[in-house]
Amino acid sequence: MQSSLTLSLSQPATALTIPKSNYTVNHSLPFHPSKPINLRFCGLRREAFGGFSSLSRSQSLQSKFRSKKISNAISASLSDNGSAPKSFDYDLIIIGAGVGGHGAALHAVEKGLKTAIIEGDVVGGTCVNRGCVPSKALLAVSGRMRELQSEHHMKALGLQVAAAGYDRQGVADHANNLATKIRNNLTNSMKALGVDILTGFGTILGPHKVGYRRSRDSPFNIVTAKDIIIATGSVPFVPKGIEVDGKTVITSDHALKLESVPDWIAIVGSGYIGLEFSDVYTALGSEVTFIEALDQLMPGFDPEIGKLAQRVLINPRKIDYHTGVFATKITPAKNGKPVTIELIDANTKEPKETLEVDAALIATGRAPFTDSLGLDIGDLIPHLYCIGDANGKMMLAHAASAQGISVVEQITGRDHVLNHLSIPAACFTHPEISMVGLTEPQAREKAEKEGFEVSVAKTSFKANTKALAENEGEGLAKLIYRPDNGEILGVHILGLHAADLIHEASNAIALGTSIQDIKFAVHAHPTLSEVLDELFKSAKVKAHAPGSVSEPVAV
Ligand SMILES: Cc1cc2nc3c(=O)[nH]c(=O)nc-3n(C[C@H](O)[C@H](O)[C@H](O)COP(=O)(O)OP(=O)(O)OC[C@H]3O[C@@H](n4cnc5c(N)ncnc54)[C@H](O)[C@@H]3O)c2cc1C
Ligand SMILES: NC(=O)c1ccc[n+]([C@@H]2O[C@H](COP(=O)([O-])OP(=O)(O)OC[C@H]3O[C@@H](n4cnc5c(N)ncnc54)[C@H](O)[C@@H]3O)[C@@H](O)[C@H]2O)c1
Repeated sequence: MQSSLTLSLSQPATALTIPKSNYTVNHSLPFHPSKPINLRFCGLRREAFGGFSSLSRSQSLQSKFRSKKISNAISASLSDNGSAPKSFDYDLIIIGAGVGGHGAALHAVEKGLKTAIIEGDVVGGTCVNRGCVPSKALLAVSGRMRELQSEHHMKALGLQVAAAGYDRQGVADHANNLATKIRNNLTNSMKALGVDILTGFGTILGPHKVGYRRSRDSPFNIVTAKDIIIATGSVPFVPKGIEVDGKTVITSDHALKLESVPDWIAIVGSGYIGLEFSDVYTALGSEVTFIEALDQLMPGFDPEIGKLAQRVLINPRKIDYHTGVFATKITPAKNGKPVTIELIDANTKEPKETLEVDAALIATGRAPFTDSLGLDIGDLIPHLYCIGDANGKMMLAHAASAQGISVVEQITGRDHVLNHLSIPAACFTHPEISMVGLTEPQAREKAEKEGFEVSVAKTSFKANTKALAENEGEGLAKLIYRPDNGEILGVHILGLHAADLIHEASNAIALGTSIQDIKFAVHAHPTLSEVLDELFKSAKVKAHAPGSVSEPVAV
């Protein structure tokens, strides 16, 4: 009977080594909802999960027991009549009410689908409660602190400001209040549109069948739907040997509560979370030590942007770093002793040194949270889709939502393909970094394989009137493109409001707009968007390219 289940697992489970940035390895394939999606079962247990599913390591045996019970439940539910139900309670059931599930639910209602969403913890998931939203509240504070503390910047604007200070609890409250507000907005938007919000932990019981229950001991409520979306998100990935106590050795789940501002904090991992928190902590007075396994900081970024980020965001701040090292053992502070961090060389695996710090933030990636769904690798379930962080393809809030919308398009009859190369990403440091598409090395690799040329154009914020008026001239925009046909391959920006500026480029990629078309679009003056206007205008597309009216250039 179980062999009739059809959720295909097309890609191999990723080994738990260094999770490489999503932007360097994972996003090159378009997302096609009808194609089987990788559902990675990484064997991790989610310690920080707020709901009843919170599993400590010692409970993992119980979870095996639970999986067996769930398998029995699947068998039982199928043996009711041995086939899928003939009519359904819903057109669509979504498991997980994070931003991915929310985006899918809203679009499903718009498409006229009777929709339910099952949530085991709080609506909003990681982004709203433990991710984008509270972190951006902290970053809003760090941006202002940074500005107010910069005597040089203030003087240049002719301003005089007394010494800036902050109230830690007030800052923490700002982050928490914002999360509550956005969570309520999300909940209300679904209720208003008639999405049924079912509270409990969801499990796939078979084709078209989902069980959910409030606690492990309560019986399953069973609901059926024509289609099911798994949108169960992700949890912090903590490498083996690192003991998280939630006080002195923390993940982003803890750090966002801002229960303390340590004098000296080590940040393990210099990806998105590491970099954003280094911005927050240094603005609030901490000294930061980065520990990065790869040979350079911010290894996921375009290398040129990474170098500039190091010059602007790392070197002038109270930040030092160790690259090419693994933190193999981290022990929380205890009995007056500091946090200890044992480092080994990432290549030779030889011990290097032991650091003693006040606190450590573990920012070494995230792992899909897909255990407890009652699925095993090899289970095949028809009409089952997996979106967002749970499929590990591109762990961003808007990617989760876009994938959800794409699935809904698919199940309502439109063969929709989401191009992940058009999905922008941003790191909300001061100044911000943003990107879309390929990095220069990725573009050159692709060009070599496929046999085309790559060109690069750059513009600086230093010549932009608006940036200079704000006294924020530090910044660069970089365009990677094909000179033969004007295709935009990637755009990377470091500078004031880079996160907002990237959308002109991401929309152009999504809509297939070439440089020879976009260079004639008109931008208001004086705005930061002129940085991109100038960027597109400076590209040298061959005269014979379709739609090109540019002068012939030697390439
Ligand atoms: C510190 C931090 C900052 C971030 N900042 C940004 C940012 O600025 N921009 C950005 O784009 N991304 C950011 N991200 C990433 C972003 O948060 C995620 O990509 C996004 O939340 C993924 O959405 P999702 O819906 O796939 O999963 P989630 O938001 O994790 O939601 C999954 C939901 O499913 C529920 N759930 C899990 N299992 C079950 C089950 N069996 N039954 C019922 N419910 C279940 C969970 O409780 C949760 O509510 C950040 C992440 C972190 C950690
Ligand atoms: N602004 C945003 O959009 C935003 C902000 C925060 C988080 N996020 C998302 O959350 C996810 C997780 O973020 P993240 O920063 O934890 O992951 P990441 O993948 O961006 O960076 C992890 C870093 O840790 C390093 N690393 C891994 N294991 C290590 C070890 N044992 N010792 C030393 N270094 C190690 C990696 O080389 C990498 O540089 C990302 O996928 C990101 O998309 C997005």
